[in-house]
Amino acid sequence: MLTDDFHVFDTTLRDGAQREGISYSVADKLAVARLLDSLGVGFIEGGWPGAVPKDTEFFARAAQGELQLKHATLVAFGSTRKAGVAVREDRQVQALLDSGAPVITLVAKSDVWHVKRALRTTLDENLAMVSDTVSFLRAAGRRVFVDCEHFFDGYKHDSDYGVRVLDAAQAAGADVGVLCDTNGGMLPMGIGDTVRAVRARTGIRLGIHTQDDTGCAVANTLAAVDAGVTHVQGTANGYGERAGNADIFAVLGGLVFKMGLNVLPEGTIGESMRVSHAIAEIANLAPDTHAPYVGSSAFAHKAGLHASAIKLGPELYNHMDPELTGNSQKILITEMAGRASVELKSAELGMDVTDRPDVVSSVVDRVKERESSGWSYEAADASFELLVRDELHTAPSQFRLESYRVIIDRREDGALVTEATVKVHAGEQRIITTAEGNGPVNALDLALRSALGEVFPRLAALELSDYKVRILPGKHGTDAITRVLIETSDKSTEWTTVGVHPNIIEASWLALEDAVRFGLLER
Ligand SMILES: CC(=O)SCCNC(=O)CCNC(=O)[C@H](O)C(C)(C)COP(=O)(O)OP(=O)(O)OC[C@H]1O[C@@H](n2cnc3c(N)ncnc32)[C@H](O)[C@@H]1OP(=O)(O)O
Ligand SMILES: CC(=O)C(=O)O
Repeated sequence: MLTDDFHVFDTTLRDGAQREGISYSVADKLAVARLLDSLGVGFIEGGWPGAVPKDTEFFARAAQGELQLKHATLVAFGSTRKAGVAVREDRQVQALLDSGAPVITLVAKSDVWHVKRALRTTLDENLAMVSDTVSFLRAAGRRVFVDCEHFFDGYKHDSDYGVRVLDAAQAAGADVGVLCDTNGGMLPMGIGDTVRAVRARTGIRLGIHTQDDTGCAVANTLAAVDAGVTHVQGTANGYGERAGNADIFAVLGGLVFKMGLNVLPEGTIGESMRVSHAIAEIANLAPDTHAPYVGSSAFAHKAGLHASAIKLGPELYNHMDPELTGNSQKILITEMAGRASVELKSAELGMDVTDRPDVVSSVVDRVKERESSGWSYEAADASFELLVRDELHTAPSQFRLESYRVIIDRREDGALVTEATVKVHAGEQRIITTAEGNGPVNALDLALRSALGEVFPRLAALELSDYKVRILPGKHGTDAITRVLIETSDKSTEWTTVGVHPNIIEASWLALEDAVRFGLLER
């Protein structure tokens, strides 16, 4: 059941778009709004119509039916009327009405410094700007929320003035007075104290809007809820001006799982990870793999000691069930792995090694020994699976390399011709093939597939989809070594393999050989 009338207010499309590097098209904004709606937030602030042309178009297209929201109400953002201008004459306020949005958020100055130095007007005129604009919009049938800019700094400069702004907003018909930590300089203790003090002095519903300049935006938001606010603002993945805003996924995780507040419709919080990653894609930013609740590493365990406890109960090292936000637990196999890590990872990959302590021990030893010379299984599950299967003797012998040769012919006219020859044994056959490619790895890949294609027809479906090289510094007195990661897909699944060697061609071959071996496994 929903916690009565708690507001989850998302401003990804307004304050989130103020992040350096983000520039949404109108189609992007519509797509982000649909994603946020599927998360079940109550309000989506779509932008500032009349100030930003794309935002004006966004609201127009939403009003024409391009945005059918199931859960959320659309909100337009703008400022109070200008000082010395009648509200009816203020084109920016008119644009808010023209947007058709049923809810308007007005940004208002609530810090005497800002009124005097930024607006360059009187304290009374600023109060009139708030009440005139709220009354005007209310008379036109809109709900109004008032974002009190710099509220917390303002409270230090003059603890009465911000409360007068809130009272003016309420008297004119605003529903919510949002206390904004606009400069993001607050810490949770100060937020809690101020919210409690202000609650005792005003009757309007209070909200919170925090920026992350001290790295405390989420904590500040939760502290404000603890102190009594019932309206929280945040943005997807914490996008926003400067260091960003409160990350809505972390705020929701805190409210729902830690504070027991059912602020979303039944089941929608399980969409968190999907929505977070999809919005990152649209913003053209890589998802933060370490983001709380929704990062792909948020429940990844590397340390052997952690894995040994997780084997007995996942709750011993997970603060919650990862699946509740659509995430999953991962066990990482590295030099820090122990026996439990190998058992859990093998189980994750569908191999039961619990009654094979000998295999577990030798896998642990091989992983540690290989990792010390540059191998890394952390991102190469397929190579790890082959290693375990080799120890279990459950990997079929599909083919055996006799030799390969790669020739790169750089001609006088600049043309480069790369040719690879492989000699392999498959069953009773010895097969020799040569292929040209656009580089040595491509030529080797083509030659190997052409050699094995007739024996293993399913090879035709395999595609080498990514190839990453990392040069690792050598140990004292030795050359650098190369680590190659190859990602392969067969249209239904993808897998990653690793190869390590001082010679880049051999490192590539080792990763390629594992990629093909894994692709030919019966799974
Ligand atoms: C804390 C926040 O994040 S609030 C959101 C801020 N977002 C944005 O600014 C993005 C969109 N902004 C814009 O497109 C432009 O800045 C506009 C269209 C709003 C205004 O542009 P311009 O008219 O060229 O003015 P400019 O940005 O230089 O200055 C803002 C004006 O609004 C006034 N103003 C600032 N805050 C307020 C307010 N809360 N209420 C009324 N007027 C305000 C300023 O005093 C200044 O007035 P002036 O023109 O008389 O000096
Ligand atoms: C309104 C807003 O974005 C702020 O005060 O930070």
